[in-house]
Amino acid sequence: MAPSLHPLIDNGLTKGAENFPGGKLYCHCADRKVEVTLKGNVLHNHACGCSQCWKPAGALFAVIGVIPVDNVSVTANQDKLTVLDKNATILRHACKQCGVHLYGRIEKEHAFKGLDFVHVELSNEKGWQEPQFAAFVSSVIEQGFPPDKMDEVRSKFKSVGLETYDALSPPLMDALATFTAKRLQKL
Ligand SMILES: N[C@@H](CCC(=O)N[C@@H](CSCO)C(=O)NCC(=O)O)C(=O)O
Ligand SMILES: [Zn+2]
Ligand SMILES: [Zn+2]
Repeated sequence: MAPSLHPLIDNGLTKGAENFPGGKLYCHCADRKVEVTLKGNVLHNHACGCSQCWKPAGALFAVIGVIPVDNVSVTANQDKLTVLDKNATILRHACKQCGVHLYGRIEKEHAFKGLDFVHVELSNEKGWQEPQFAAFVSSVIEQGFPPDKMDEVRSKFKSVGLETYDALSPPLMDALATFTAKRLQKL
């Protein structure tokens, strides 16, 4: 049986809604849930196989999108949040009790500074942008996934219409490279 990639992907994608107003994300605690309110939809939503993004139990991939920081606010139980790795590029603010990542923020100079990384599956609302591609696919091997089963993983993504990459998508890689070129004054 093919491994579960992610609940939002395994049975095919559900297309997002036009002019979606946003909604609330909740951690997995039974009580005193951390609540984050998002204004509007996410962009560049994607499956991510990297070792740092939060994945639901049993899933091989995370699903993570970006949203302008000004559209993100913690609206309940902020005291339960902690930054997991203060040295990471993306500072992942996670619930100390259940471990769910509520938002990831970039504070250093970076092409994606100003965008927060969020997991829309933490919301009860329907209409979030569906995943657009799969990123860091080969990274699941670093976490112990058998390399000889990677064809199955990539075929499964293709079967739901998602392109697979071993870094980010071409537009996002171009944005990172443009940022570097500007820093080096080559552009
Ligand atoms: N093989 C590594 C790759 C990690 C990686 O570069 N992850 C990306 C994508 S995270 C969401 O798209 C990244 O930008 N990481 C910076 C950070 O996480 O702070 C691995 O698996 O760890
Ligand atoms: Zn929690
Ligand atoms: Zn990731």
